[in-house]
Amino acid sequence: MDSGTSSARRSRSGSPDPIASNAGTALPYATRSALHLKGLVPSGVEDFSVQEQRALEQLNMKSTNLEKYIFLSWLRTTNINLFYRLVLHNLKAIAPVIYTPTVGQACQEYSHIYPFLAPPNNVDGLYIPLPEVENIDEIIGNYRESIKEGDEPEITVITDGSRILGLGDLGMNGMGIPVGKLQLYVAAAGLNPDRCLPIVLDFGTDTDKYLEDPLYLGIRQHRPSDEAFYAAANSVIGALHRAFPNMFIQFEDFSTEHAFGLLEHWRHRALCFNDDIQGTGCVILGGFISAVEQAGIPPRDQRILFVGAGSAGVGVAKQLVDYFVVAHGIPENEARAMFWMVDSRGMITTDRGDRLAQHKVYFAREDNASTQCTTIEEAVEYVRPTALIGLSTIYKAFSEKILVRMNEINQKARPIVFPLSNPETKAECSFEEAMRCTNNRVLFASGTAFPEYTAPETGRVYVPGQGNNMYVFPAIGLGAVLCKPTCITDTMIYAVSKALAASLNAQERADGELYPRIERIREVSAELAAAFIQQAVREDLANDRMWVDLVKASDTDKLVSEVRRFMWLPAETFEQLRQCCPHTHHHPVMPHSHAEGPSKL
Ligand SMILES: O=C([O-])CC(=O)C(=O)O
Ligand SMILES: [Mg+2]
Repeated sequence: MDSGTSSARRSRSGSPDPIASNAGTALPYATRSALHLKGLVPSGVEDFSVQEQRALEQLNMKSTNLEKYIFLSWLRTTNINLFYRLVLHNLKAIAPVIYTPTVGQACQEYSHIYPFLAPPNNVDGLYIPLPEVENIDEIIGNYRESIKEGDEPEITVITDGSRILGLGDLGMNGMGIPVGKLQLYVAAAGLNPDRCLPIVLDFGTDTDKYLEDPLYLGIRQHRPSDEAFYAAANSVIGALHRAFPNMFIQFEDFSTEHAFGLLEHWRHRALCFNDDIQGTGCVILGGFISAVEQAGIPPRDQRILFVGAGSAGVGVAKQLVDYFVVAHGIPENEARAMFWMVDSRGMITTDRGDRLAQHKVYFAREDNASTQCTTIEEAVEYVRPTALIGLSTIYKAFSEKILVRMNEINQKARPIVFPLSNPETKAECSFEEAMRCTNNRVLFASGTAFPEYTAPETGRVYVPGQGNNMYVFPAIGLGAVLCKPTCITDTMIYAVSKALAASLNAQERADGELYPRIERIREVSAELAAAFIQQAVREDLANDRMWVDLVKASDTDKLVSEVRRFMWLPAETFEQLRQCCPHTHHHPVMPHSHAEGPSKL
């Protein structure tokens, strides 16, 4: 390490020395001298674990989740190594703060809690205003200048903020979502934080509250026409793809029609994936496979009622149809007939009198012309569902009355209830309600995190399944970054769902859980990423020789352990931090195509 001059404290482009800024009070005296930091740090020299204890204390002093979120954002932009140590060691407690549900509130307040980042040293992603799209190459060039050499982004999460969770159009404030999702990529699957790029397309908002908010940080105009939207979005994505051809692109929280439109346009042109359509579908299918296995009736006797027919609802339902076709050999038309959908106008039928949006046509029913159901209650009586799935963003849409009926209708089988809307203020019902109304018989998964439920009769504690895409998008991204497939196919996503259902351990199965415990997420992500890579190789679409050879060797355990070796981990000790740049080191350190080997400082 060249430490003879004070400029050693600064790296290229004037950014602070990553060792000094990530070590802080852990810097030994000799290094303080060498870096000209003597007297600039308190005299105590401590381990990272002690720093972590202090950070946790400060986190716990915050009385609201939003304050915790603000504290954690500050920590992340100040000392990324400590931030990820804290996150990884307390994932169960921290995931709901950096991600759903708190991230929803953080987005609503984004312009009010923006952390005063100082570019170019401190850049948290790209903000691309509509009038600047014509200068996209300059913007990408500026980004390149702000990052360290070799830190080309390998993954981006991109939104236009038009449909943030179930909260609607938040405009530029939606940036909190790409930022939050990418933190999960790092925590859950070991993507390298310096190679993650959050992007917001700041194309205006149709929410007057933000246009009128004096602190709003986005452009103050209404959203463009569809035509102008696609022209601008495609021009940005095209430029990104030209600049970073191997970068995995995750589309996130676009309004329904645009989500489908962008995916359709790009899925065979670039390495991309829509988290709300494909990711949500994948994770729900994983939990649903487990639920169908535990329900106690033959799979083909399932009758599935969906409430909500947006991009996520239809995406999920299609994946469930494929599952019945592929895994249970049910012909597609019969599998499709196991599904009913309700939207804001009632049951979706071919003859209810309105022109159906294109994506709903596939599920339009013809069998109930005489009894057009307009409410969920009526649909429950008509369908007598074994499974009730909500992607409606309607708070408490699954009333106690409906839940009690689900229990009565399903005396032979365990009822499946999945209130998947996000965040909690949009959830169709809570875990506690579902448990109480079904005598604890429900097979449950929700989109948002609910607390555990203690049955008053027995004192037994039940853990709710969180059918949140955080179980799958990090693994899909990791698998894609490693094996570099030409594109992402539905069959690769399906392989991940199957792997998710298979990842439950004996204890989790015995406890009737539908998803693995969040504490095991890295282990599970490695298994899922390996399943993704295997499928990509089977389809002859993987372009990284090393992973192709590994799959062809047919040793799944070896493949999983190789995936684990490529996961980024924060440094545990000062010595580790010194040996490897914190932003590029993997354990054990080895050169590979996914990220360069350790860069010695
Ligand atoms: O972010 C989440 O928790 C799930 C998600 O993608 C959404 O609701 O749009
Ligand atoms: Mg989303």
